[in-house]
Amino acid sequence: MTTHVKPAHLESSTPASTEPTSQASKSVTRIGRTYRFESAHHLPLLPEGHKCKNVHGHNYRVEVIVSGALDARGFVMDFAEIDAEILPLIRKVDHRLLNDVEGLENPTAEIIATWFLQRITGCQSVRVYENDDCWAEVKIA
Ligand SMILES: Nc1nc2c(c(=O)[nH]1)N=C([C@H](O)[C@H](O)COP(=O)(O)OP(=O)(O)OP(=O)(O)O)CN2
Repeated sequence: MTTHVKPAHLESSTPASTEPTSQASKSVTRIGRTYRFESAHHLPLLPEGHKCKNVHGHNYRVEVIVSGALDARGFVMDFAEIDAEILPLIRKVDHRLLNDVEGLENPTAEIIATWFLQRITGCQSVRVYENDDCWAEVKIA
């Protein structure tokens, strides 16, 4: 006669719990929103002959992430509140020569991401896409 012995890791005296785990209480909630703008720029610190030293344009995409505890509404932040902070910034850069905007005299994707991060309350990270393939991200350490 064959005796089947359950492997120790499958032995359990209590049924699987459907209660939240303690890991859930340690979790962080992040929300994000994406914005777009179109601008021209040139990168003055690049050497002569580099194509990006010349004025050219990009259809930029900005992804903003905010994190925090949930409030009484179950929100980290209302998406409309994020809009209220970011849309004025988007208006400052949309259809502009970015080099003319204060703080963006050398408007690399990295510096544009930092420019947004420094101006948004509670913002954890910003990712700026120059196109579908190239992006820079800056995060609060
Ligand atoms: N680390 C970074 N590298 C580069 C940046 C930057 O911001 N951070 N920026 C540029 C230029 O803006 C350049 O225009 C980007 O060039 P490219 O990636 O080639 O994008 P294009 O839109 O010009 O794409 P094409 O396929 O060449 O038309 C360079 N490097």
